[in-house]
Amino acid sequence: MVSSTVENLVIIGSGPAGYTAAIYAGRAKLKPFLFEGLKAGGIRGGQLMTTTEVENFPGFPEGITGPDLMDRMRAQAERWGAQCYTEDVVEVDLRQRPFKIRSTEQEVYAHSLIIATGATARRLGIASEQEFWSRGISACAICDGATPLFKDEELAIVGGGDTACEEALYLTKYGSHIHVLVRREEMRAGKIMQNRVLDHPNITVHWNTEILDGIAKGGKLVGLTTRNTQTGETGELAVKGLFYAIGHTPNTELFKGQIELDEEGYILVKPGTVETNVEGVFAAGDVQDSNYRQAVTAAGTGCMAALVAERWLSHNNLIQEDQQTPEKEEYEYKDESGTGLVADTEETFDISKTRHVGGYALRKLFHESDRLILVKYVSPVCGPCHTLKPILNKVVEEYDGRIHYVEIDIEADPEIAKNAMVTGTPTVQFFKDKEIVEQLLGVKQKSQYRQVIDKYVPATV
Ligand SMILES: Cc1cc2nc3c(=O)[nH]c(=O)nc-3n(C[C@H](O)[C@H](O)[C@H](O)COP(=O)(O)OP(=O)(O)OC[C@H]3O[C@@H](n4cnc5c(N)ncnc54)[C@H](O)[C@@H]3O)c2cc1C
Repeated sequence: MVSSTVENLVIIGSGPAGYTAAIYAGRAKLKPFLFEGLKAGGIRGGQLMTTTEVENFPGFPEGITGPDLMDRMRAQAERWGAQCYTEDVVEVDLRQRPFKIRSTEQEVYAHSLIIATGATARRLGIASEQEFWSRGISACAICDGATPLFKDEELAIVGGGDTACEEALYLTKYGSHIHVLVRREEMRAGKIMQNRVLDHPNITVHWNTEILDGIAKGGKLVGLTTRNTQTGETGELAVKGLFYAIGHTPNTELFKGQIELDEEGYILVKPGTVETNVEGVFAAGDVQDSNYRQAVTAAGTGCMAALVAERWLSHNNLIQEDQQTPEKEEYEYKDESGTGLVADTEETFDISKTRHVGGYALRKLFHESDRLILVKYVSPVCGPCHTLKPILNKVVEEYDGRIHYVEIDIEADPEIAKNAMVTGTPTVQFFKDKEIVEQLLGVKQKSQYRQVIDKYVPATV
């Protein structure tokens, strides 16, 4: 789809930087057009979707979960007129004006651009990574740690920074013992975090240790081969899960050759500003900050970017009146944090309804439904589950009355998740006539869910 209008401002990225820029630009009536991202460079909501408690974002004295904070930022941006699209940008052309921005679904033109694409978790690249990705190896302990695969098992996490420490502590809720593998003989993590890890009875830190590969048995990850970086001595560690926490790479691939980057790939901005070397293009958040990398600094630079974008558009007489946001009146925030699931019971279950929750409903539908059944497995603090929610809700709505849809919280129904061999959240399984017919792991585009459904559900006339 190609838009014939020229947007005032396109924002790429939906972490704290992107949403804050959208809030400010929305309030300035620029009607910002926001590409939130789907898979490239993280997920909608950015890095905080993969964490539990955020204790240092101002305004939340008791703390707030990362996904909840990001849902609130999104709601605030939408309230002020931001147009949010959960799509990846795949190409930009900054050599022409207005700028051209192409996503997986559409092409838009814009007078100004804010790049807030953040940073992505690095992978080790070991040989067995491909085989066990999302089935034993994960880059998000917070998303996948609660799955039955890891319950009461010994687990490993690689990395020596704050993320590795935070995730090691989180994993102690699920694994029987956690091994932290650190390449050097010291950690980069802050002292308080380090001490919490070092003092924990269920965590062992292995210094000077690197991973060579995974060990497989019966199609499952059962251990790791390791090497001591000082002595070269090799060894084995029996673990059923491996989690990566080894840092980030700035998401700037799209802009290479068009915008000035530093040697690590971060966008170069003029000191103390968010201005890039291309007029009308601004950069905010972790994509231009290898130093502070915090939600509040990302939000701060997102605010700066929106303010200077507005000034720049105004100075150049580029603000399009018909692209402006109409006045908003009242607003009420609907808290959709956590899974928010209320399970069906014998009293409340009604097979004529499309949507259901919990193990009781799944068992009943499994035996009695003549429709295609979609089962979505989620866990309470999994960020990608938040991302998937509006995507799948929309699809389910389209097939209302023709499918059955069940949401399973794997913490509330661990036995069901175990029997269904769920290895990570979110997972969507499709059942027809008591058989599993397809499975989609992670967050996919609406079209991919539709494609599967259309194979089993006759089209309406
Ligand atoms: C586990 C963890 C815990 C953390 N805890 C804290 C904490 O407690 N407090 C704190 O202040 N900070 C914390 N941080 C750091 C904080 O999350 C980051 O500093 C912050 O999220 C950076 O925000 P950002 O907006 O720059 O980018 P990100 O959050 O990285 O978001 C980038 C966005 O860009 C999108 N994107 C990328 N490429 C494309 C593309 N091609 N098309 C469309 N969209 C794209 C992604 O989908 C994503 O939405 C934590 C980080 C991690 C990983």
